Amino acid sequence: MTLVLSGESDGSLREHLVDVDDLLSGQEPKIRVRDLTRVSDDGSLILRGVTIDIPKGMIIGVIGPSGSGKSTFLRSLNRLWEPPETTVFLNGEDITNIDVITLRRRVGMLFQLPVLFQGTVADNVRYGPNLRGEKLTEEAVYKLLSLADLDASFAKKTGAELSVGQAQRVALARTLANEPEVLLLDEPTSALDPISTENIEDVIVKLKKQRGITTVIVSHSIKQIQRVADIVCLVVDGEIVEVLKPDELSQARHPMAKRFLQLSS
Ligand SMILES: Nc1ncnc2c1ncn2[C@@H]1O[C@H](COP(=O)(O)OP(=O)(O)OP(=O)(O)O)[C@@H](O)[C@H]1O
Repeated sequence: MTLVLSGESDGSLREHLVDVDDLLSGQEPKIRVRDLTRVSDDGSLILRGVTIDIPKGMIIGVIGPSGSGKSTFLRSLNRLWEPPETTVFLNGEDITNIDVITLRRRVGMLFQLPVLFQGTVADNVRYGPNLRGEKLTEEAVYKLLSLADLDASFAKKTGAELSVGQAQRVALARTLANEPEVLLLDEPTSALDPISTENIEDVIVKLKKQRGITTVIVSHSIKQIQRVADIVCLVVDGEIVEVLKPDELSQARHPMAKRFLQLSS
């Protein structure tokens, strides 16, 4: 079994596809996407038959030219964009059958720019559990902040007192308070300086190692993807055209993917 069978692939790229038999080891993928297509209102194809198995506990990097459909793909995994029935599965269950609030708790998402709610950092971290009628203790809040590489002194601060990088880590702690199984990261560091970027990357890798969280990260930085991802999907024109290991990107063969990688590195 291969990680990806891309909808319109003629098979010529198969030898480049990552074989995940060992990684899946007979288990259901955490996320299974089958023939996911999206047509825009004007009739153009945004996603073309995307098909992918994402094993539990892996970090999947998604890169490709602007407008190729990366964000649309990511958003289809937690129904920010509603995928057709029987195209996206979480632990084998069609996500269109999962209550959307429950789904977004299980599949958390971070965006390029963090948006914090009014109140303190602690209020933000408590937000999700509060919705479920659960009050996090101070200690639990500190633990979540620490997971996102923030010390306890941040708990009483408000959003206005934070840098963008710190706010992004608070947004991450808030997401983690929901105990997600999957994290979707849409260019989470593109507004951050190199040090904040490194902090977030460290946390992403730590969450995989310590909590087995499955992560899908869209980034414009190939270096970032090479630093954090286990597997890289190259998206061109709404299609996953190649799936490679991070240290094999130079072996990409799809003409547009090759050109994109050459111009980006
Ligand atoms: N709601 C929408 N309605 C119509 N077209 C859309 C919508 N959302 C996205 N698109 C189009 O779908 C295509 C893919 O957009 P998407 O944002 O997924 O690409 P992307 O690869 O994430 O781009 P970028 O790297 O610039 O963020 C683009 O042509 C975009 O204009």
